[in-house]
Amino acid sequence: MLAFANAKINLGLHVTGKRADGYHNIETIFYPVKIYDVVETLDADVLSCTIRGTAIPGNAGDNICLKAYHLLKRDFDLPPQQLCLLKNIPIGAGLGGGSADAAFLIKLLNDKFKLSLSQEQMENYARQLGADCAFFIRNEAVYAEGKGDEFTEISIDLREYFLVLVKPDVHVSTAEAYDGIKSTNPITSLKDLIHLPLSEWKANLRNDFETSVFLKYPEIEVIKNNLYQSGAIYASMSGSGSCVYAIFGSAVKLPELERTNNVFYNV
Ligand SMILES: C[C@](O)(CO)[C@H](O)COP(=O)(O)OP(=O)(O)OC[C@H]1O[C@@H](n2ccc(N)nc2=O)[C@H](O)[C@@H]1O
Ligand SMILES: Nc1ncnc2c1ncn2[C@@H]1O[C@H](COP(=O)(O)OP(=O)(O)OP(=O)(O)O)[C@@H](O)[C@H]1O
Repeated sequence: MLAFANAKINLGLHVTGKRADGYHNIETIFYPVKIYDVVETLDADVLSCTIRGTAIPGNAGDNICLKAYHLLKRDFDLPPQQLCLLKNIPIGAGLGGGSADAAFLIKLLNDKFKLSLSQEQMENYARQLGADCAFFIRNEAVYAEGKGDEFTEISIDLREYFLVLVKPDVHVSTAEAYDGIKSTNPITSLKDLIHLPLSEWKANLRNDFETSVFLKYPEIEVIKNNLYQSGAIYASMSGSGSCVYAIFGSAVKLPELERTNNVFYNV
């Protein structure tokens, strides 16, 4: 059984305070985008995890897919599986790729072994693997608060626009990015700001990670500025970076950005 695990972008991101558990409270809008990893689970004699495609830094035994399998195995009598991952979503990019793999594997195991888990139960498992992970269970645009894993449905549809992702050759660690941040107290909640016309997002939506991440990696800000010069209606870093996305009114080609970055069109 296999699944196509998609990435996400953050439409606005406010870091609103530090929590007693060391995490931060945030508010953001998660929006799914069309760039995919492939996650497969096959019957096997022993548990393993095979990774192809983009190399994942660190130890293969630490892959979040194995963590997701072990989490369910604690509560269910799962037989050994060969977990196969074709990695395509850029890593250290703020696109939630690892979280997506884990969430989609939870959904696959639930279907394959008829575990009868509800969406809420699967979200509760996913929450234990990472703040971004639970979003990918429902995988529809949501307003998120708390650690980024408490959701309110939101109606937002960007399908009439042309979305572009630009991934520079920079890996931003999420933990480091949170370390470098100053919490803010937004006057207006993103829940309201997101309903402004798209033409007003540039002046009103912000990602609180941009200030500190742009200071450390000025090339990311250069990309954002270049996207606006190329006609983007709205452009922003996603999550803790390093990826920058842009929303255009119609199809574009960005050869200058392609020279030094990975550019994904119509995501
Ligand atoms: C930046 C975002 O991508 C925005 O969607 C997410 O908040 C990050 O979520 P994630 O990658 O799933 O994060 P986790 O794997 O849970 O946590 C990695 C590290 O980021 C920090 N972290 C993460 C989420 C959060 N709300 N506050 C935090 O302070 C913590 O130091 C944590 O040890
Ligand atoms: N299946 C996986 N895919 C990607 N990274 C993984 C995976 N399993 C474990 N990791 C570890 O997680 C780290 C970053 O994961 P990921 O790509 O989700 O982060 P990101 O792009 O910063 O996204 P976000 O911070 O929005 O979750 C990697 O450096 C890697 O060591």
